[in-house]
Amino acid sequence: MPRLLQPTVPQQQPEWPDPERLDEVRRTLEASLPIVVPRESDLLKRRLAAVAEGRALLLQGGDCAERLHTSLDDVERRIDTLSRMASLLSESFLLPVVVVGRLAGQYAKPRSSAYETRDGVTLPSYRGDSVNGPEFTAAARTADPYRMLRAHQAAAATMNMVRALVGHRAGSPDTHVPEEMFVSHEALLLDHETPLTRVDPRTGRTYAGTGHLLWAGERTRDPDGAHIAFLAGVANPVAVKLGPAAEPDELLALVERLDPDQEPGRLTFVVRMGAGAVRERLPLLVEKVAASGARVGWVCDPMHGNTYTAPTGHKTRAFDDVLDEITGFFEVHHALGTHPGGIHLEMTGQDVTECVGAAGVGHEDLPRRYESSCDPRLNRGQSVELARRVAGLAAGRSAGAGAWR
Ligand SMILES: O=C[C@H](O)[C@H](O)COP(=O)(O)O
Ligand SMILES: C=C(OP(=O)(O)O)C(=O)O
Ligand SMILES: [Mn+2]
Repeated sequence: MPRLLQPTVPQQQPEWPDPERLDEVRRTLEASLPIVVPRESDLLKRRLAAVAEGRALLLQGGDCAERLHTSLDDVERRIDTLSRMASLLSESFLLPVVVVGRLAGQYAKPRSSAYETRDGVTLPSYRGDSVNGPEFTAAARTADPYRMLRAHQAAAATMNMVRALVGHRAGSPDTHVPEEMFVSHEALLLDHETPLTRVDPRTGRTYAGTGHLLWAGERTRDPDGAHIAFLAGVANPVAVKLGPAAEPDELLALVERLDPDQEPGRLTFVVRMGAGAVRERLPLLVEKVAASGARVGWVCDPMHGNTYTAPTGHKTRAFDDVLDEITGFFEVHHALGTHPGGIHLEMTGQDVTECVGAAGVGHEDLPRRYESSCDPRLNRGQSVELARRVAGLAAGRSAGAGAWR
């Protein structure tokens, strides 16, 4: 018997309690200005084409979950930190570095579990500030569609600061600012993303208006799912996260859906397999995609495959695991003669204590300044140290197979 086609139920969406409020919010978003315009997304696509073709590196980074309330200091420090890292990478690899923030839109989170239980009380999980609040109360954890309006305002205000700071020597004289910077986030919350798509009157093509680069996460990358259908319908550059279970056929299906014209810069694969799996799992994926003729970018997210719970109960990641996954990623590409296109990090410019193993942070320090509402970020010192260590990998570039260590 033929399988009946079912309408696709999108993964990882909140349960909005009030459909009328949701409709009102969607209409308000439809009538709002977008955060970015198509011309900028097209420019980023050209920059990412250089990444896919081995002529540039991508440095993508920022919070796991941005908060609705943020300070100018926070935005400045994160731009400054990304900029310092970009300089280190650019100087050592002798390649331009494309800087993309997880910024001005990273307000929605996929979760492993829809519910969280503490001391016998069960509540919906925190799904990012555009859905609910992280406080463990029934009121905070109830999804509220009005939060999407607040997230849109916060994104607009953050983007305004990015535009004010980047490319101008604003702020203190020794502040590092990149010449150009783009913004990105996971296109998770379809009730937010869909009303903010816009048709470019120049070309008639539809663009996401919430960010330059949007990605589908490891939990929402089903080639037949609603998130991939959404990304297939927009002309922005797009990315897909790939965990250790990703199979070559799934990647080929993603290429078919998202990049049927095999346009360099359109599709980036963000590999997040964990330090223990990347050397074994990545080669076949890269080989099969290359053999298909697709010209995608390959980027390493060394954070999401290396998360563990510390004795203090905090989610954390060890600097050495992060560096080891990046090293493995470079080794694989070096052995295959393909381009390790860059890194995707959860990081901040603040001196938080969320990841361990560099900048003097150990497990015992985690309670001191753990501020992330979701996953642990590299702090400023750890981020710059990581860039320095990755820059060191450039020295092995032409020295033969295995020389990335
Ligand atoms: O940032 C990504 C996800 O939201 C996060 O890794 C999932 O974490 P969880 O396993 O705590 O839900
Ligand atoms: C949810 C995330 O990643 P992944 O989909 O790779 O788990 C993330 O980048 O915060
Ligand atoms: Mn995360």
